[in-house]
Amino acid sequence: MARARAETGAAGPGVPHGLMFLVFPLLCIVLPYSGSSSRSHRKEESKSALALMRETVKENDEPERMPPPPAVKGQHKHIYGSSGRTVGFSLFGEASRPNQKFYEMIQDFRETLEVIPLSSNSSVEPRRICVCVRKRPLNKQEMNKKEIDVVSVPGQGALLVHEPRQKVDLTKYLDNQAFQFDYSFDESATNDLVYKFTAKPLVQSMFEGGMATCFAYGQTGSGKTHTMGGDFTGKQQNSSKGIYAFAALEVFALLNHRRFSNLDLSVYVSFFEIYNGKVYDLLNKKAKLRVLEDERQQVQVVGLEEVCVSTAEDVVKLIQLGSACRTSGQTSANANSSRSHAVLQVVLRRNDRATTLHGKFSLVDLAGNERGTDVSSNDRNTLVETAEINRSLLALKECIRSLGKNSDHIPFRMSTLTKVLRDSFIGEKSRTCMIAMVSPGMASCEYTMNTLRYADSVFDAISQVTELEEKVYVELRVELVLLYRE
Ligand SMILES: Nc1ncnc2c1ncn2[C@@H]1O[C@H](COP(=O)(O)OP(=O)(O)OP(=O)(O)O)[C@@H](O)[C@H]1O
Repeated sequence: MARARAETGAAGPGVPHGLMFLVFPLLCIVLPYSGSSSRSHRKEESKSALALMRETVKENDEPERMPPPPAVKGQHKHIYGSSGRTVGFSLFGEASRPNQKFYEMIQDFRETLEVIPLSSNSSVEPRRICVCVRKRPLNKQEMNKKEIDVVSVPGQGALLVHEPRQKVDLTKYLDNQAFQFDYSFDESATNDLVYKFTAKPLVQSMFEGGMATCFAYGQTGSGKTHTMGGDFTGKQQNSSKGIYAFAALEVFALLNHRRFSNLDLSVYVSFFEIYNGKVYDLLNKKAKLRVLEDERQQVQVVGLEEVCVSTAEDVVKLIQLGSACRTSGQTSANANSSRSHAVLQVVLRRNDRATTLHGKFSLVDLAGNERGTDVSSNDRNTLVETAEINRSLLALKECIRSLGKNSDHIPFRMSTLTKVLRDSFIGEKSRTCMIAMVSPGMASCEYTMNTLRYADSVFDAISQVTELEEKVYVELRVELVLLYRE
């Protein structure tokens, strides 16, 4: 429901700009009256993406304009199209990129976007379930291939994918799809900034006796490990600059805070991975562990090493130790691809109560979600891995959706991942944040859309869409289909 789409084309005739004029005002007229008082704040926000889209479509109906030079230092020269008009710029001596026309269309589109980026001064709203999206910059390899960036982040939780398309008559057009989440981070966002809006609010909740989880979800190479484990310089990872380490710093800051110092808490860390449905201890030479459930449905990872830590530096050392152990393989997308889910758990225990559990924060770097469609391998092992990854990601989505709906039934038994995270999906004090990572390149467009659809379905379930709103949206969709047919 948090999605809208519009097409913008290279040429006026045959491109349904006019139709979008009819549909988007319709959306904007009807939406304010649907669900009125019960409409959630999140749905109000989603209108901003629709409004943005409407404005953009209007702008794109204007005659083609000459794009401004890109903000690149150095000498530029104009590239002339067959009509003789200036159609683009490139660095001096550089040939035009393979998808020049789409590149120009996207640049034109972006010129019309009003961008309101998140800053460290923006306020953070505490949420029980938060769904965000982060776009990474084009990497060196993609730049060398002159890949075009098909993702725009106008801010305020909105993100647009400009899907390049071609009609049967070879007319090129963009299928622009808008998504709305709680927060959207563009390629300039630092791990620090992402942390502030995602995991940071969850750290406090574990001191208040809650179970918190933060997931990094996305295609291989989209930036999950970069975000959770820390920046890479070449192959070297700086473990003190990721969400794991920032969360650890916060834990020790709060431990000494007067509000919580009387709780007499100790901090423990465990780090394990789930590969092919089996749990391996990353802090104990990858010992294979059993997951058992007792008669009270309490799930235990038997023999999991839990290290008592007294500083954030201790945690960083454990992260380095565990990260070096992770199961890595080779996919077509990322040489250091991780095929396992890595789970770092920071646990608070009461010293005065026989080390009973007080709060827990699970930070999860999920395996690449593209595995279900990675057809570059015929290997049996890879196919088994793929099936297991798909199963656990589906289970995860269902568990978060159940949590969002306050459902009595949480389908945690569907996978090992959700089994070991069971206590994160139950109880009033559970908090969850999902960060969907996307790669910006045109070649990743299909995977990017898959990631966004997954995140969107989680976001949808927690946005409390009323039945009336649902009905209005369905009617609008029918209207849209009819308009396109005319
Ligand atoms: N926001 C970012 N800014 C700069 N570089 C980034 C960013 N996100 C990712 N990268 C770079 O992209 C590459 C791939 O990132 P990373 O290993 O984190 O991907 P991943 O999603 O964890 O992939 P996999 O599932 O295969 O482990 C790394 O070299 C990383 O430094």
